[in-house]
Parts: sequence; structure tokens; C-alpha cells
Amino acid sequence: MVCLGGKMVGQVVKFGGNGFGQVLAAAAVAILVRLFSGPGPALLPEDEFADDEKNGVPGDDKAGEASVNGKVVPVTIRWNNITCSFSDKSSKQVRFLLKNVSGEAKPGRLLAIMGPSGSGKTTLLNVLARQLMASPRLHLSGLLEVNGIPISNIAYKFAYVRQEDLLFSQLTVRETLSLAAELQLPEISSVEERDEFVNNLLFKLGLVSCADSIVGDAKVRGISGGEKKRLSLACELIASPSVIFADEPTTGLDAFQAERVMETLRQLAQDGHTVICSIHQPRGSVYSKFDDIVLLTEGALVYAGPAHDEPLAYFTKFGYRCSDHVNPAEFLADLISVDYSSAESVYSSRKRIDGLVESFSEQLSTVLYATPFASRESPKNGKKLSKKTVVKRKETWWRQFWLLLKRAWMQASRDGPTNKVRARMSIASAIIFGSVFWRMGRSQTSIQDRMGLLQVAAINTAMAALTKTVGVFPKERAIVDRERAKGSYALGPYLLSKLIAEIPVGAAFPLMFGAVLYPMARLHPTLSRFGKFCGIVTAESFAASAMGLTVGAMAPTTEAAMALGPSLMTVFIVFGGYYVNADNTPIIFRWIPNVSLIRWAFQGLCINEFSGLKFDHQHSFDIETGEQALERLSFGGSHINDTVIAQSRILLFWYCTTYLILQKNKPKYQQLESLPLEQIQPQLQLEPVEPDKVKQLNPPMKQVELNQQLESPALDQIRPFILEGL
Ligand SMILES: Nc1ncnc2c1ncn2[C@@H]1O[C@H](COP(=O)(O)OP(=O)(O)OP(=O)(O)O)[C@@H](O)[C@H]1O
Repeated sequence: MVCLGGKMVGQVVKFGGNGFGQVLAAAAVAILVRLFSGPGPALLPEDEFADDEKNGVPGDDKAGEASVNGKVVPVTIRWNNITCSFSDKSSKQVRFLLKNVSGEAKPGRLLAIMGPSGSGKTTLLNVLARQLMASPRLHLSGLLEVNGIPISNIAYKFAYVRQEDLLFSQLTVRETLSLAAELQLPEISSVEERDEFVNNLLFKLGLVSCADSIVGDAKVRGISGGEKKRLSLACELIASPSVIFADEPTTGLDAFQAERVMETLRQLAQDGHTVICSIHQPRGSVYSKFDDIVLLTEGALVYAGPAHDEPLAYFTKFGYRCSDHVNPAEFLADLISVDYSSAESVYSSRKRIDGLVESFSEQLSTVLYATPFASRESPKNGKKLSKKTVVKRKETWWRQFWLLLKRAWMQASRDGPTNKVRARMSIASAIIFGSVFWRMGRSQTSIQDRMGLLQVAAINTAMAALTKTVGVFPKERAIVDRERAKGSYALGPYLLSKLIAEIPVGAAFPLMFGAVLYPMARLHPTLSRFGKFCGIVTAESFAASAMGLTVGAMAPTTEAAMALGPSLMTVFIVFGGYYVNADNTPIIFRWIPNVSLIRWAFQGLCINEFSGLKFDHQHSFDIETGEQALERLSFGGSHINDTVIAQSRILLFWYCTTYLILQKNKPKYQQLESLPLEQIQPQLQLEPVEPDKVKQLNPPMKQVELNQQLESPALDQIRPFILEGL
């Protein structure tokens, strides 16, 4: 596959002249065999399954049964002394994102992590879900337990609903859920059972009214933001997770939609799930749905315990009283936010916050337990959740392939706006080029025109396919990464289904381009030449799309992919056969034309156009035949078949590279360094705060209204914070 040349076989086989080509070719063949053979497990290394298990992927029959029956294994998560620091290379300072944070989330309860922007809510949520992206500059320590067992020794099923909704835009709500259920729960074999399962989910998440609407995106209006969020939740619920993590689920939603999403989370908690969400500043009606809250400010705990009136009672003890008719969430947010309006207000608000943080940490240290943290609990559920060593891939390779093919086809064929834009662009560029190169004759100057037109056609086709793919694939990759982390399917069937589903739609645009341009420019006027012209640009378009997949798999964002893709293509354009003659290419760059899809397309188009063509000539040095023109381009003796073979190899090369990159670039999460037992502080339990205990800790203070308290007094009027004397 790496011997992309077709002109001189010997030269081409020795790609790079050192046998490197054979090594790469052998590697590619090995990957292909892996890609297209055998059932699922062969496609994923063992450790991937291990990872999947760790990540809470359903791995046993019981789990599957639980999913179908909607049973949830109760899970309590406890965390103790979680500290996360970030070492800043430039300033050589260590910044604490989380400082000794402890807490507990229980089944059947909705826990909200609240705090001002940048207080560490998402960081804590990610730590609890073990989804904090790994970084050499981060240091994470503490203890995290699931049902009394350290997290590193246990697997449990969890769902993580991210801020960004990652869904296929052209599928309806019902189709999205149905396909997700088919992929994740193959044990539901009958269509009726699956429909019932999906209907139950639609009903539970309040999605019945929009079940047959498409999800939509920025181009096509689909379901609302709140419905998208609930659909994301529904997709996560298919595997019947014990714990649901939701990162700011109300962000970007209007008040009504936000309340519906939170009501859904509350109901899920009531169904026995442990629900943990981060939220910035909820309205009062949303706050009333929380069972427990964790208040964070600058990475430190200000309060953790039951929600409702308890935190208000707790802060009242320090003189911060929430007035009637004030949203408690707003009161708490104001209480723990630094006021940056003036130097004085910064000073006073910081003083208040430091006092509250210190007070709460003192409060924690008074709660003692008879048993050490790590050995306190050995629940019945521990066994149920423990990691299995043998994992069976439940889906067969072909079943996954067909389901993914169906989904990819729906996505590609229904994307009307994108397809319309591509069709218009193809026809418009064909009309522009056709007008510039209008009805070329057989004069000597038409030789240059022909070459220019064919080079431009090759570049235009490649660029159109590349930019379309790099614009779309990074987002799709995020969905695929998430689904693969759940163990829904393997990479092989995904990539193959994508390739096949996009053939009809992907071929339509080069065909439109060719159909308009060919007669306008009056290229070699036979039907078979026209067919070959269309075939060459179509093959090139697929090869460019495959290259776009690799770029999209490599680049971290769509923007990065959009910058990288065209830059890489520019190199292939330079060595596209028109600007630099293959014979004059410096030795160190000789391999580039061999891997340039533009060069192969240009070569094929030139052979197709010039072979058998006669030109008007007057002088002895004039070009008389098309073959002579081909000789001047160093394409003499080559065949169109070489182009087709080379483009197929380039396409396979990019597909295999994409496979390897996607396989290798699995997200890596920061490991939690466990603390020695003696360093672990007593565990916080989310019990109501005992007023007496608070009184002991804090001398009584004149109660003042919060609004009054939060006003920034003049610096000389700032009295010592009442908690300092503890
Ligand atoms: N991987 C990281 N490397 C360096 N700094 C980080 C990292 N992750 C988070 N931070 C920093 O930690 C702080 C807390 O971030 P986090 O996203 O947890 O806050 P948040 O409370 O969720 O904020 P918001 O409500 O605005 O989303 C921020 O200042 C952020 O810049």
C-alpha cells in the first residue's frame, strides 16, 4: 500500500529506497487483516476491554439483565482529602484546583456541586467520575471509594453527561435511542421488546412528544436544547448506570428547560441512581430539587451536606442570614464569591470566605468515626460491582457493522443542507472553470490550458472532499470515542461502515462536477473518456476524504483540523505533477509525488485526456500528439490503471492510519494517588449539621441580613471575622 507509484514498479516498491516501503506495506496488510476479519474481540486489545470494564461498561450478564429490567445497583461514592494541584511551568508556582475536599454521594439522592465560576466544580466532578484528563503537570491525591471499596479495585456502571451534547444530527430521537439500545443491549433480540424498551425511556425522560423529530444542528433546527440534554441522558441510561454524573446540565438552557432537565435528574435519583451534577447558580425551584449540596470556592469546601434549609441554618450561625423571598442558591453563591468591584470588597469578601472555609474544615475534624476510612464498609454490593476478568464481546462484528452502516447512511443521506451546499459548490466551480477554459481547441496553446484545467480540477476535487471531512469528523470522533469507551462497538466495523455508507453520496459531487465541466471545456469528446474522467475524480475524492479522516483523528479540534488539512494538502499540490516535473524533483522529495493523491489524479486525467489526441502544429518543435505532451510531463508509458491502484492504496493507507490513531489516542485520565491511611482525615458524612456543634465552634454572633453582611465595609471598619478565633 505504500508503494504508491505505478510508473516504475521497481522504484516504487522500494519506497524511500531502503525497503521501508515493504515494512509499511506489511504493517498495513496486518492492520487490514485485523480490521476486516473475525469477531469483535479480535479488533480490540485486551487492555481496552479492561479499560472498558473500569469505566463501567456492562460486562456481565447480570449487568445486561439489570439494564433490561431497569434495575440499578445502589452505589455510594465517598471521597476523602481530594487534592488536585497544577504546577505552572512558567511561574514555577503550584496552584490548587481542589484542596482537601471530602464528601459523599448516596443512592437515591441528587447531589449538586455548587460554586462560583472557576471554583473547581467540573474538576471535582471529573475526579469523582475518574474522567480528569491526564497531564504531567497535574497531581491528584486522595481517597475515592465505591461502596466502601477503593475505586482502583472496583468497576461500576456510570453515566457521564457532558456539557456538550454529542449526538448524530440527522437521526430522530427514537432512532438515536433505538440504535444505541441495539448496540449496547444485543440481548434484547426482538423488535417488540426493543420498541418497548425505547418507549419506556422516551416516556421516562419526557421525550414522547419529540420522539420522531430529528436531533438537528446549527444548520437544521431540530429538538430543543433541553430535549437534547434529556436525550443525552437517555442514551446514557441504556446501560442502567448506578451513578449519573452531569456537568452543568442546565448551561445554555432557558429556565423552563433547565427545570425540566433537573426534574428528570431528580426522578432518576428517586429511581435509585446516585446522581451528582455540577451547577453554577440554579434558580430557587431547581435548588429545591437537590437532596445534598457541596459548596466549593477556589477549590475548597465551604459546606457539604443536605440541601434545603440546612445550609441556610448553618450559615445563619455565623451571622449570614438568607432573607425570606431570596433564592437560597443566589444567597449561597453571593456568600462564597469574591467581590471584585473594589480593593476593599475583595479584601472583605476573601476574609469572609477564608473564615467559612476554615470553619467548615474545623467542623469536619470534629466528626470522628470508630472504624478507619478504608475498612469502614464492606457492602453486599461490593461483590456485585467487582471487576470481572473475562469479558465477552456481546455484539458480533457483522451486526455492529450493519447497525453502524445504517446509522452512517442515515446521517450522510439525510444531511440535506450540507449536501445542497456541496452540490452547489461542485456545479458552481465546474461552471467557473468551464467558462475560463471554454471549448478548448487543438492549438499548441490549448495544451497548456488542458494541463492547467486538469490540475485545477484535481485540486478542487481534493480540497472539497478534504474540507468537508475535516469540518465534520472531529465532532463525530468525539461521539465515537464516547461510544467506544462504553464498549458499544469496535473501530473496524465503524470505519468500514463509514467508508461504504459515504460512497453513493460522496460520488455524487465529483460526478456533478465532471458532468458540467467536461462538455463546457470540450475535453476529449468520447463517452468512455468522460466516464474515466468522472471515475478518476471520484476515486481522488474518496482518497482525500480518507486523508481528512486522519487529519480529523489527529487534530484536537475542528479548527486545528481545518488548519492542518489544507496545509498538508498544499504539499501534495506542489508535488502534484504540474508545478514540479517528477524527473526534476530533488531526491529527498521523490517520495512525495508517490503519495500525492493530486499527482495521481492529475496523471490519470492527463493520460485520459491526451492519449490519442492530435494537435495543430506548424513548427518542427511543436507538439503533434498527446503522447508527446505526456512525455513532457514525465507521464509517458503510464496507464490509467496505475492511477486507480495508487489512489486505492492511498485511500487504504489513510484509513489504516486513521484506525491506528483512533486506536492509540484513547483518552487518558489522571490517576488518583492514594493517601496513607494515617493521612486521611475523618470522613465527612452528609448529615444535617448539629446546631450545638456549630455553636461550640463559633461564638454567637449578632445575626445580620446577608445583604447587609455582604456589603463591602470600609477597610478600617472591617471587624475580625468571627471564625478566626476558633
Ligand atoms: N487540566 C487543568 N490544567 C490546569 N488548570 C485547570 C485544569 N482544569 C481546570 N483548571 C483550572 O481549575 C480551575 C477550576 O476549573 P473548573 O472547570 O473545575 O471550574 P468550574 O467551577 O467548573 O468553573 P465553571 O463554572 O466556569 O465551568 C479553573 O481556574 C481552571 O482554569
